[in-house]
Amino acid sequence: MQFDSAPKVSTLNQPDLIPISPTMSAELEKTCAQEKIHLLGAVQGYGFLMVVDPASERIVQLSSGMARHWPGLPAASALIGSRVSDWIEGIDTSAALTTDLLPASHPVVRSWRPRFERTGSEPALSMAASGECLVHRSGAMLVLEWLPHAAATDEPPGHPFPDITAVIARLRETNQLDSFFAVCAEVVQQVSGFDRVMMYRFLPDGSGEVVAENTSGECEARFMGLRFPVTDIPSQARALYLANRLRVLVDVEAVPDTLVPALLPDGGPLDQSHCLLRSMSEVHLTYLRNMGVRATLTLSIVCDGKLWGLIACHHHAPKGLPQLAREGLREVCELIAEVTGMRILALNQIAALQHRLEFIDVFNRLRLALVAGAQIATALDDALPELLTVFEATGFGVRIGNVDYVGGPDTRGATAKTLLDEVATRLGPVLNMATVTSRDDLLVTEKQPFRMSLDVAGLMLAQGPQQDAIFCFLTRQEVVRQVRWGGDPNKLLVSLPDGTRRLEPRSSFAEWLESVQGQSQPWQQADGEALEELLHILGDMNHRQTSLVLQKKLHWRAHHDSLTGLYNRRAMEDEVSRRLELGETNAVLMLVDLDYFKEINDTHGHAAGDQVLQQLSSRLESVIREFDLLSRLGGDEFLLLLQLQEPTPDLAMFVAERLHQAVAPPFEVNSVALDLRISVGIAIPPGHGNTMADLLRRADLALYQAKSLGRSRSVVFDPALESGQADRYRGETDPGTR
Ligand SMILES: Nc1nc2c(ncn2[C@@H]2O[C@H](COP(=O)(O)OP(=O)(O)OP(=O)(O)O)[C@@H](O)[C@H]2O)c(=O)[nH]1
Repeated sequence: MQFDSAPKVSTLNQPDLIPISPTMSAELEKTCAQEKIHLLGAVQGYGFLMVVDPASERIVQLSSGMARHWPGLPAASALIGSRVSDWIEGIDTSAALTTDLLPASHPVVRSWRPRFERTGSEPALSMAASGECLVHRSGAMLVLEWLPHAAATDEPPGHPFPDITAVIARLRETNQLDSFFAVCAEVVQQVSGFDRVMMYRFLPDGSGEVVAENTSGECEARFMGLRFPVTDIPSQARALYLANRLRVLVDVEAVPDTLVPALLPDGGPLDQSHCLLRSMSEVHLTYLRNMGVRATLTLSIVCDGKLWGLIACHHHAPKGLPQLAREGLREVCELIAEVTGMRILALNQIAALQHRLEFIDVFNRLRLALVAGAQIATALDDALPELLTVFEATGFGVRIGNVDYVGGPDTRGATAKTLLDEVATRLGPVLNMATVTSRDDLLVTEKQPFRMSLDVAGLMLAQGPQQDAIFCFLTRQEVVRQVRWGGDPNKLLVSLPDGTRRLEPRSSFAEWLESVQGQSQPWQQADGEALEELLHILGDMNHRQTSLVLQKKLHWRAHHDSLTGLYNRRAMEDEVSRRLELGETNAVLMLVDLDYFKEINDTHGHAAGDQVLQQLSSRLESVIREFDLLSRLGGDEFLLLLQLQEPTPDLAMFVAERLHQAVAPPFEVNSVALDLRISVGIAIPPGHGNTMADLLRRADLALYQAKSLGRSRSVVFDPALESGQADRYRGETDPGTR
């Protein structure tokens, strides 16, 4: 196939190449990224374009090569300002130029064609006679582009239209990302007929990696697995690729046409983001030339609204979209890119889900252990191997409440406190939400980042929200990697004839090995989310465990006497009442009181008195059995509930005697031997009462009787005691007379 009129071929000066320093490079690359590639005003000459102001219906701009396609056309100045319908057929209906009907995102096909009769030219000889007119909106303007059906291509006409169902079926047939990429490249190569088709994925740092390559004929695959630096596709190009998902460069060597006049009536340049005829920047053309490429077709792969990568098709000879346009293949290519994007998203989600399930599994086991009451440090020790595996980490640590825990090979050689104090210096400001930060280049940026292992190159840190001083971290060791670049990515500076300098794309794309040191495997977003979740689990469990301990403490305090650790009055009353209500009356209640205890206090001091009470409680405890109850009601008064099969007074007295015997040996307090005795009042249910209150009152009367009879004895309640003597007892003011 030939152009209607042969385009000019550019000649490249042999510039002086000067190696540049990294700082210079960064500066120039920034400049490069600022080049407004959608405003260059350059149009690929295999077609032509016309810009129309829909308000006035007048032509405001043309591509300079229009006359090549439309013989006999007067000078551009003759057309500028004239009505578009005077020159273009099919556009004379009033609705034709309504911009609202056009999508802003891509061009649509119209059947508009030049009025050849106006110039007397021969339509049959012109590509425009049978070309396709594509229309889109650019700001307030309409852009009309005419693309030839067959141009600048070495392929025979009638490229077979692919069976789209079969194409989609092939894309569906694999569930592994790598093999899916291979199928994509193969399918697009067959559909497009380009020599070489590459799937190119953007990495987080903006560089790209060829993840699949498919070639035809003698063309040899040579880019698979190679990396391309971020500057090969600068940020503004990536933004454009996201907006316009299909680009075609028919011939790298064709000198582009310009726009006439250069600017629109409002003084601004034409935004060519969606122009199919948009030509590329000179730097990009040189890049392609250096790669040995003559024509390109590039499709954007968008996942989740973000530019994931590209399908880049290269051809050794001029090759264009027009053929594709006529056959509907343009839509097919776009559809493939769309399906590819969705499939990658789905496969990524499946992979992420599988990884997530691994995290959930490990976390659940940890949570179960903690819920079952394991200490945080113990549970973490058990879970550590699994945690390190699932996070692909070599060190882990957490500070939570008063727990400091570290584990894993990286943390050997320093105490948990030292390491956590060190990590804590890297905590960020306290926010309302948990935050996660990560680094994978510590050995590049810091000489010796940690006192832990010297190989630690990666750190991920999750810290709790608000004032909770809790955080946890993961570490990864350095992994020295070989990166295979497609050519030396260090750019060269070119001195231009006008004295300015610019970055010159590299001339060789042969594999160039770089050894990357001082870095760990990069952290993924999923790692951060999981670490945050782990911190939350540990924080939550720690909170629960501490409040459980506190609760238990409070409960114990409410039911026990703090001096002796025995049940207190309230707990004893509740328990005795409960047992009586259950009908458990095979028991006796004994009220025990030390004789002349006041003297001990007075003579030896209150602290000594306390020790006596503690020793007494132990001695009483030694007599009772496990199902009996012992409590301290207060002062030197103890209450016992003893379970007896047949609670007769004799049996009760027999048991009480054992209490006396237990108290008989001297008490030793501060190396002083003290002889002490007790008095015991006994009440036996149900005869002496069915309630705690009745029984206690009657045991109290019996105790009073024991005291009255000279102390150091036991008395079982007798109804005769209940006749005003109780009142006398209550009225006593001198305890010594009890
Ligand atoms: N060390 C100590 N003394 C206490 C405590 N609670 C009460 N007391 C004292 O225990 C003594 C109890 O005395 P009483 O039982 O009334 O009289 P007593 O001297 O034992 O005389 P009798 O019981 O009639 O033999 C009082 O002096 C109280 O101040 C305590 O927790 N520790």
